[in-house]
Amino acid sequence: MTLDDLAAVIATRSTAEASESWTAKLLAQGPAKCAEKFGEEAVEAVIEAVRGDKAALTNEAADVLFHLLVMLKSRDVALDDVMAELARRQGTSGLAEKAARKKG
Ligand SMILES: N=c1c2ncn([C@@H]3O[C@H](COP(=O)(O)OP(=O)(O)OP(=O)(O)O)[C@@H](O)[C@H]3O)c2ncn1[C@@H]1O[C@H](COP(=O)(O)O)[C@@H](O)[C@H]1O
Repeated sequence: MTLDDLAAVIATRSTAEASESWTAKLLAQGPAKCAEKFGEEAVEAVIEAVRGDKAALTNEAADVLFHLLVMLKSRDVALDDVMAELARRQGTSGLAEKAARKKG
């Protein structure tokens, strides 16, 4: 399963009945609800990262990635565009980028 596969599943499920699909139910509640859910899952992942429970963190990280993609879908942001932004950054050290931002 790749993120592209998951984004495709989310796109397909977005038009399902809300009573039959978590994806559709969440999207029907709007971008703010999708963002709230993503935030909750992110916090759960943070907690497991701090605790150091690898299995629990793996589980929560899966929730984070799924809910990130649902949140992007709720605002019609394509995963391809996010990946293109990451590609644009490739080869530039995060530290060098941060230093350049602070100068400007
Ligand atoms: N990957 C996921 C996925 N990850 C998490 N979730 C759901 O996200 C919800 C999280 O909600 P909650 O935080 O309330 O659940 P919870 O964390 O168990 O609850 P608490 O203990 O925190 O209260 C649960 O209902 C999970 O089932 C997901 N729902 C769907 N998918 C994918 O999307 C596909 C389509 O699913 P539907 O849209 O439901 O058909 C599935 O086949 C999967 O591939």
